[in-house]
Parts: sequence; structure tokens; C-alpha cells
Amino acid sequence: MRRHETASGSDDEALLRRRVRPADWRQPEPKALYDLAIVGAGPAGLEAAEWAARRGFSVALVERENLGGNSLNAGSVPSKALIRTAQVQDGMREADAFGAPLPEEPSLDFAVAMARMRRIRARVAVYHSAHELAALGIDLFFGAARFAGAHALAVGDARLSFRKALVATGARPHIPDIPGLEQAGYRTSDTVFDMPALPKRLAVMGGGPLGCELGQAFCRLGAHVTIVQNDPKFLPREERDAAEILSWAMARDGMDIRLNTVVTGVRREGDTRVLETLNNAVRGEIAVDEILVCTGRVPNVEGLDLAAAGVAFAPGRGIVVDDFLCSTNPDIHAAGDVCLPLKFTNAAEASARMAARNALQQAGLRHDGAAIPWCTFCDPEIAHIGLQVWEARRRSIPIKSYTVMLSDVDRAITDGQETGFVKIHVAEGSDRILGATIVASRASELINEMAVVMSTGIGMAALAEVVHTYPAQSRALMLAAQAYRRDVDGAVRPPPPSA
Ligand SMILES: Cc1cc2nc3c(=O)[nH]c(=O)nc-3n(C[C@H](O)[C@H](O)[C@H](O)COP(=O)(O)OP(=O)(O)OC[C@H]3O[C@@H](n4cnc5c(N)ncnc54)[C@H](O)[C@@H]3O)c2cc1C
Ligand SMILES: NC(=O)c1ccc[n+]([C@@H]2O[C@H](COP(=O)([O-])OP(=O)(O)OC[C@H]3O[C@@H](n4cnc5c(N)ncnc54)[C@H](O)[C@@H]3O)[C@@H](O)[C@H]2O)c1
Repeated sequence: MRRHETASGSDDEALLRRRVRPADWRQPEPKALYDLAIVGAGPAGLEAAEWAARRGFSVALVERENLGGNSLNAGSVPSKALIRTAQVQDGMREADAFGAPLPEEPSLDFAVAMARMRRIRARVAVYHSAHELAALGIDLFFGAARFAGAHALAVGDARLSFRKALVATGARPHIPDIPGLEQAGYRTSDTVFDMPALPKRLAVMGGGPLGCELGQAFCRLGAHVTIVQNDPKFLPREERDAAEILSWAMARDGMDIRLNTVVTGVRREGDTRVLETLNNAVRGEIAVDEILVCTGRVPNVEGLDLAAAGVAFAPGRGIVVDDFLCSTNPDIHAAGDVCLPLKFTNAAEASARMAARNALQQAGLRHDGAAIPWCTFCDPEIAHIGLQVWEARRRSIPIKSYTVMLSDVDRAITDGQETGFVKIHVAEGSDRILGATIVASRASELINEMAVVMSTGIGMAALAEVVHTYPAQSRALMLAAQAYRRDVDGAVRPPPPSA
């Protein structure tokens, strides 16, 4: 990062546009037949296009908006850039406790924070820019694609004939049908990164990864945030103790938490938006300046004329695919948010690589979400891979869990980041690791060690022997594995007799 950021972001916006949607782009002359035609250039479409082009297949890639899709333009990248500013703010508030008091109260220049986010977005865009893709030999078309038969796409006047196709059209924010919401006005992840000023009062609807990440970030930036979740807990996909730590952390930050609460209506009073809520039988109201809707995402299947290609889809679920990511048309696969229940950038990329290999090389790879790690980038971060405890119970899989609290990990203590735990689930009677949940300041990094361990089949016995750096938070994983060793050994063995 530059030492002195400025609020001027127009150069970065122009740079971003040149990379993700150049104004002077000339559509290529379509080839007679493409090996692979891809609809959508988000993480899934880009991954498949680059994988196939590098192996010599002819590729057409169609994007109706901006290269990079949701992840680059209004998802992972801008959100993490803003979350980093929120962390810096929070760190300054804690500075006294580290013996490094600030000379004055920390303040925030929101315009500079947003300019930094735009600069980062433009910078990251370079890796998959239009010119990079063209240099790889990919025929890139801008425009909305629709199927014009089982083996053809139409983009404006162009007709793209293909041997195989991949639908990677992603998803968009789901907007709940709440009386008055539309008239009152709201933001979603598509528009929140364009906010000109930090709202004084912000209501976040939805306590999934999106609502929790952005809610906590805006709170730390200085907004008064009320988060409304219709479920009894945040992050319903996560284990209860992980979600409870997050609830506690958000409350400590000063967020107003409304669990088990539904918004029944919204009205506008001048510049104020008033949410009418219901918690059990109790009615309430929340007055705010902005509403951020974070209530899930719905797959983009409209306007594709999927019926013309014999591709079935289910409302809410998206394109129907089999275990090999093949749609009901054997020559059309799908990948990413348009067909997966786990809507993450890494899942989109992994599924696209697999779909491309299945389509073009008949690789026969079976898609299995169990190998996908994910993380919610709150403080503390909450990461998971593989089996959940509730899932094991539902499927009657006997498991044993080994937990290490971060407050017992030296590096977490030295850093003052003791909130959280590492929990590894093992198949009972063996050392086979089936899943892990990590709540820690760096859970997004720690979970990748579990991904390596699980994908290579390393068990708890071997993990206990792997030498980790000292002090490091990742030693928590080693300590959990050593707890397993002590468990199976029955007791700590006596030291060997001295020679
Ligand atoms: C705020 C936010 C933060 C997130 N943070 C993370 C994170 O930290 N980590 C993580 O792993 N995931 C995160 N995600 C999720 C992640 O962004 C998505 O899972 C990912 O972008 C999905 O990739 P995709 O390629 O399937 O779809 P998308 O990124 O949605 O791309 C699909 C593309 O298809 C195009 N398209 C659609 N229809 C057509 C058509 N008819 N013709 C041509 N083009 C079309 C769209 O314009 C779009 O560019 C976040 C999401 C949000 C909203
Ligand atoms: N770090 C990450 O990987 C990351 C970050 C942000 C988003 N994402 C992905 O983007 C997608 C969208 O995220 P999301 O959090 O919006 O979706 P989500 O479906 O995971 O969570 C939405 C939450 O909103 C709640 N909800 C639904 N309707 C509501 C209503 N009317 N009022 C109050 N609460 C309501 C639900 O109970 C749910 O917990 C997800 O698939 C997520 O995985 C990932």
C-alpha cells in the first residue's frame, strides 16, 4: 500500500474499466466451431477458459458486464479491502492495551478507505484482464449470451457454435418480498461499495457470511449497525459454538443484535428508513439511514433460453447438474454459483476446472463439496472444511472431536488474539480426519493446513509429529493432533530409561 492514499479514485476506476470491460473492445470474428464456449467470466468462467486455452482448446468466453464477476467487482476483493481498513481502525482502538497509546482519538477518512478499495480492485483485475485473455488466444465477447440450440449460443448478432459449453453465470442478491422495502430503498453487495459516505445508522438484514462480515466492518468503521437475522443464530451453516463466539464479538464491538427477528415492513420518513420487526410476538422498530440486504443469492438462469439447449434448472437451486457437473444436455456443464449450494470463489474455480476436464478430457471427476474449505472474514475469522457435527449426527457417522482453545496457544497469547478454538473431527476408532472448524484471527490461513492434510490423507497420528514453527497459531492443529495421540496411547508414556 502507498504510504499516503488519496481520495481520488477516478484513475483507478478508469484502469479497472480498461481491464474488465474496455470501451474500445472489438468482438472477435467467431470461429466455425469452438471446443468450449463459456457463458460468464466470473471466477468459474475465467478458470475454465484459461485452463482450456492453455491446453490448446479453442475457447469462446462471453461476459455481459465485467470480467471477474461478483468476486472481483462486488464480492470477495472489495469486501476484504474494506475489512482490512476496519481491522486497522479496531487495532488503533486497542492500542492503549499494547502500551502504544495514540496521541489522539483515531478518525476515519471514508473516502480514502473507499479509494484504497478501488485501487486494490483495479490492481487485482490485471491478472484476468481482457488483453491477458486475448493474449492466451481466448475469443472474448462482451454481451448477454443465450442459447440458440443444443450446440449454439447467440451474442448480439454473433452465433457461436460449440462442441461443449459451460454455464458459469453466477448469482445475484436475493431480495426478500417485504412491504415497503422497494419504495424505501436499500443497498445490496452490488451497490454498497459505491456508497459515497459512511452512514451514521445502518441496518443489515441477514446474518449469513455477507451480513456478518460487512456489518462488523461498517460498525468498526464507525456506523451504528443493527443486524437482523431471522434465524436463532448467525451463520446457520456453522457449528453453534463458533456462531456464539461471533455473536459475542459483534456485541462487544457495539453492534445491535436482533436474532430470531423478521422484518415485516419498511417505511420511509424523510431521509430515515424505518424497519418494522417481529421477534416472537414482540413488535419493534429500527430507524436507520441505510439498509443493506444480505439475505442470500439466487442463481442467474433467466434470459439464457436454457430450454432451447435442453438444460433443466430449478428455481432457487439453479442449473441441475449431476455428480460430474453435467447438465441435462450431455454437452453442457455448469460450474460456480449458478449450480452449487456452496457459493464461494474457491468453489467456483475448483468446480469450473473439474467441469472443463470432464467436458473436454472425459476425466470423470466427481464433484464433492467436502474438500472445499471456506471462511467468514469476521473478527475472529470462522473457517470450516469437511463434515460438521450436526451433519455427522444426521448421517449417523460416529465421530470424536479434539478441541484446542486459542487461549492455550502461545502465539495467540503473545498477540492478544486468544478468542477462538480449533476443533478437528475424527472418524471414531481411527485417526482419519473428517472435518475441522477453526475460530481464530487467522482461521482463513489455518484451515488450508487442514485442506492439505485431508486431501493427502494425513491422519491425526502423523499430524501430531509434524514440526511446526514456534510460536505460531497453527500449532493449535498440532496440539489437537497430540491430544488425539494421548487419547489413543491411554496415558503419557514414561520417558525412555537414560543410557
Ligand atoms: C460481498 C461478498 C463477499 C464475498 N466474499 C467471498 C470470500 O471472501 N471468499 C469467497 O470464496 N467467496 C466470497 N464471495 C462469493 C463469491 O464472490 C462468489 O461465490 C463467486 O464470485 C462466484 O463465482 P462465479 O464465477 O460462479 O459467478 P460470478 O462471480 O457471479 O460471475 C458470473 C458472471 O457471469 C456473467 N453473466 C451472467 N449471465 C450472463 C449472460 N447471460 N451472458 C454473459 N454473461 C453472463 C455475470 O455478469 C458475471 O460476471 C463473496 C460474495 C459477496 C457478495
Ligand atoms: N467469506 C465468504 O466466503 C463470503 C462472504 C460473503 C458472502 N459469501 C457468499 O455469498 C452468498 C451470499 O451471502 P449471504 O450471507 O447473503 O447468504 P446466506 O444465504 O449464506 O445467508 C443469508 C442469511 O440471511 C438470513 N435471512 C434470509 N432472509 C432473511 C430476512 N428476510 N430477514 C432476516 N434474515 C434473513 C438467513 O437466515 C441467512 O442466515 C453466500 O452463499 C455466501 O457463501 C461468502
